[in-house]
Amino acid sequence: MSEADNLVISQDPTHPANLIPELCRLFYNIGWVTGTGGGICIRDNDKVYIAPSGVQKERIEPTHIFVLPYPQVQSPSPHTDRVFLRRPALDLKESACTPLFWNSFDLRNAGSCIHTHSQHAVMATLLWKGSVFTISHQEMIKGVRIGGVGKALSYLDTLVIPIIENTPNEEDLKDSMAAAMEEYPDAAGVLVRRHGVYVWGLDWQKAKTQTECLDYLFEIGVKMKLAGLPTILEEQI
Ligand SMILES: CSC[C@@H](O)[C@@H](O)C(=O)COP(=O)(O)O
Ligand SMILES: [Zn+2]
Repeated sequence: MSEADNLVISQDPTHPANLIPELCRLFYNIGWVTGTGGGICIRDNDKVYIAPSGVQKERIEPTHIFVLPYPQVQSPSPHTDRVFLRRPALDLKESACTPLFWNSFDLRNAGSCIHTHSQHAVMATLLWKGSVFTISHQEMIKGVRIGGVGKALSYLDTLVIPIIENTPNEEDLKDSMAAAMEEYPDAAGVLVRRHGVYVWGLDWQKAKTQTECLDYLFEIGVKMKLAGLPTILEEQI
């Protein structure tokens, strides 16, 4: 065992290296991270904890977790080497979502970011053919924060989530995700057409509950649209 392994070995169940495997198992069971897709990262001040790429996300162990310093010496672009504080002993690569997770830290000061391949998110991107998903007058809107990290939205706010187009390689979504975050500073996440969604929060708890609220809103929005119901009500109720 190397000294760096102490960064991921802890008896504390709330240590990020213990939380990521536990949360990935939960997310697997609700269809968010099946088939190796999706994931979650946690930033604890100056350290970022990231899962490996291309593995069954529900079988990750704490010793599989990568630890990176935040900020990086130079901002990690999708195609340059990153600095690591700790790498797993196994021949693993860090998640391809790393540059996307980094957007949430750099642009929103997030403490955690979740990526799901939920079919509710994917269906929302198919039924909302433009550049945004919108829904109003739903109680669960109140569980979403302005920009993902600010005040909670009100029941009377219309939820707007930008949709970007997918790319063959996950890391190539970095710039279009950043552009959507700049264009929609109040959005708590970014949908990726035919792929899934990225949602962030100030900490893992808020990222998780916001992803749950958004997933609920994508699901009910899809069902409403398929039932021919309007998802935006003009009148104040
Ligand atoms: C079914 S493979 C999906 C991946 O290419 C990607 O979309 C993804 O979300 C997970 O990337 P990963 O590098 O395994 O963390
Ligand atoms: Zn993905």
